[in-house]
Order: sequence, then structure tokens, then C-alpha cells
Amino acid sequence: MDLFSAEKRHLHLPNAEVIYIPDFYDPQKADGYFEHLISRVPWQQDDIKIFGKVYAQPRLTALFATNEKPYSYSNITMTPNKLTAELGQIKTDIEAVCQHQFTTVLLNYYRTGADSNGWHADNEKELGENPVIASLSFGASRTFHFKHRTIKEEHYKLNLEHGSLLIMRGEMQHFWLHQIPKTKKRVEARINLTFRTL
Ligand SMILES: O=C(O)CCC(=O)C(=O)O
Ligand SMILES: [Fe+2]
Repeated sequence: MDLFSAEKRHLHLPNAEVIYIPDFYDPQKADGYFEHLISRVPWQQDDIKIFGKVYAQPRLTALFATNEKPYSYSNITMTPNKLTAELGQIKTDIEAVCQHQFTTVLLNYYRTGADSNGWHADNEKELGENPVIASLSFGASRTFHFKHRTIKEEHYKLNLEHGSLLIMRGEMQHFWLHQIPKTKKRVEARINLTFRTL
């Protein structure tokens, strides 16, 4: 059976609701946001600590929010910038589709195929019990991997395209892990925005 339902948007998965909308923004609109974000966001590269060793995070990040609440993950605490007009417009567009209000957006900038985001769940306490996470992609396509923590046959790949929106909700962050692996293929820059509620 097809992983997607008839409308090719809802994925049928145990313990998760995943929705993929490939054409959330048309290519021209997505190009405009991509260029704007690349040049205007104050990108930073933080150090992360894994088993006591310190590494430079393999991508650049930034945080924006409608409130002052910091966001902490992997021993990093990020203080939000004030939401810009452009990010506010994107947030409004996404809220209309998700029927959910977001406060915070974490941005990831994958400069080349060597940049990545390791296996994790977005399960920080401050996100609440079953968080709605809306993930918008601009620029080069990268492969999103997700796997169930205990049902070994349940593992999938999804190509996240320019202007696409991926929505994760329900119990997903309890039962599943996700990652953006490194790739040896030549890939151009990609920006990802994950909207969250803190
Ligand atoms: O870049 C992506 O598509 C995923 C980002 C992600 O999982 C995160 O920021 O928590
Ligand atoms: Fe994530």
C-alpha cells in the first residue's frame, strides 16, 4: 500500500500523525523567502557536548519568537530574536493550515551536504505532551529519515522539497526519531524552519 493516503498528504503510521504538503509555497515565493533568510538572519554556530566531548554543531541555527522564552536542547540554550515581519507572515500562513498557534521558530541552515542533524526527537519538556511541529523547507532538497523507536520495520525517508511543509503531531515525538543525514552528493544550501509552541 502507498505510504500516503488518497490525497497524497497524510502518512499512515503507528503512533504518529505526519502530513507532507510539497507545494505549500510556490517556487517564486519560496525563492524570495530563501534569499531573504540566507542574507538577513543572524546565523550562529554553537558548540554541542556529546558524551562529554565538545563539537561545533554541523549546521548554523537561529531562534525567533513572539515571547522571550529561551529554548534548550543538546546542552544549548538559545535566546530568541524578535519575530520579523517575514517570519510573522510565514507563521500566520502555517497556523491557518495547522489550526494551531505557534510562538517560536528554530531555523537550521545546512550549508552543504556535510551539514546534518543527527537522530533525535523534539521532546523537550517545554514543548508539552504531544507537540505540533511544523517544518518548512527552502533551497536544496534533503532527505528526512524517520524511524519508530521500537517497531524496527517502521522506518521511512522523505525528500523535503523547496517550499514544502511537513507537519508532525500526535504521539510522534514519543515513539519516533528523525534526522537529516550528511550526504556525499553535491548539494546546495538548504534552510529549514521548525515552528514550535513554548
Ligand atoms: O532540517 C530539518 O528538516 C529537520 C530539523 C529538525 O529536526 C529540528 O530542527 O529539530
Ligand atoms: Fe527535529
